[in-house]
Amino acid sequence: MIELIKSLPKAELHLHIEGTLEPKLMLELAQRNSVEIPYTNIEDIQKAYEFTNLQSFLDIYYAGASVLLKEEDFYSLTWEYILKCVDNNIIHTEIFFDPQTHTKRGVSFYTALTGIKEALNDAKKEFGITSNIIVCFLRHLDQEECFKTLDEAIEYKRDIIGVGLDSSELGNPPSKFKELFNKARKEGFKIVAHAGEEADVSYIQEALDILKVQRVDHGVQAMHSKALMQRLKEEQIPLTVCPNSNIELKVFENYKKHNIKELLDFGLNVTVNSDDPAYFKGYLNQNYINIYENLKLSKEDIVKLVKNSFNSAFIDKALKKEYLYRVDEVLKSFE
Ligand code: HPA
Ligand SMILES: [Zn+2]
Repeated sequence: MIELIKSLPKAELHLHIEGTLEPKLMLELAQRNSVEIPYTNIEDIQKAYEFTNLQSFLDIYYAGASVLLKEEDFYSLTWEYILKCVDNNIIHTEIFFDPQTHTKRGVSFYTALTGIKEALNDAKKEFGITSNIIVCFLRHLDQEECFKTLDEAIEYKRDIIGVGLDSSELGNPPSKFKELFNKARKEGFKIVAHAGEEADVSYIQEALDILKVQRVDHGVQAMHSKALMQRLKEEQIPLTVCPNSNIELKVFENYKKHNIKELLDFGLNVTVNSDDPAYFKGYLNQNYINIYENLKLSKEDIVKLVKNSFNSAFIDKALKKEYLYRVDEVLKSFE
């Protein structure tokens, strides 16, 4: 089964590119760019990756991103992730990036976007990997500030498929960004938002009703409302669940307590993703393997999760069909 998990082509729909910064590249970029970081070696960095909740992770994650200054840094970051995609059989990826993490340090939206985009273009040329870029707003900031970021996203709309909402969830509900997302929708962006990672079901309801999201990022708290579960099932709203992240950030005590199998069995459109794999002990395959080993997932469960990833991607029907065909071909070869 593990061989099958590794061999199946997959789409990844919840991946923060800044969260793929491996300790080795962090040290190299810190040196190259003369940025001071509180670590001198890889072991120091790994020791710092012990989190108690989302905020304890975000503090370290934003500090790590401070080494990214130039276009080529964003290129290196993204290219390293693409090599992981090759390893993990990810043939389509939808990448979040947080412009405000960089613009507040004097690194322009254009610099970050160009480095990421160039690497994604090369990924298509070299490996045939397709991708989309989603700009995320930092929800701990004011809506007013986010409007500036949205205006930049509009300027580079050709390269950006959608907008999302991330960072500190508790105390920053989706309703805080109603007007921002109204404008983004009018501009034709696809809409997603992190909701129900740590915060209660009302955040998921607001994401659906006020921001009008097409996918919910995380969403694992939905299980606390039967009515919401029913709605998510009826409307087949995709949830981009990130098992390793949920364990590392103590959303669930351990893998055996994770609820992804319950969500799946209830009939929700669940997908598996790696969120910030350099910080959460593993890329996409490891997320699948961890839930497979701890939650008694069947082969049918794994296939459903993989097919959901393509069905929930922001790609056209023809490409979806081609990718699902590729999944079936691999399944046949395992019979
Ligand atoms: O899991 C996350 N939640 C919120 N913000 C984030 N930014 C990176 N990862 C996350
Ligand atoms: Zn996330």
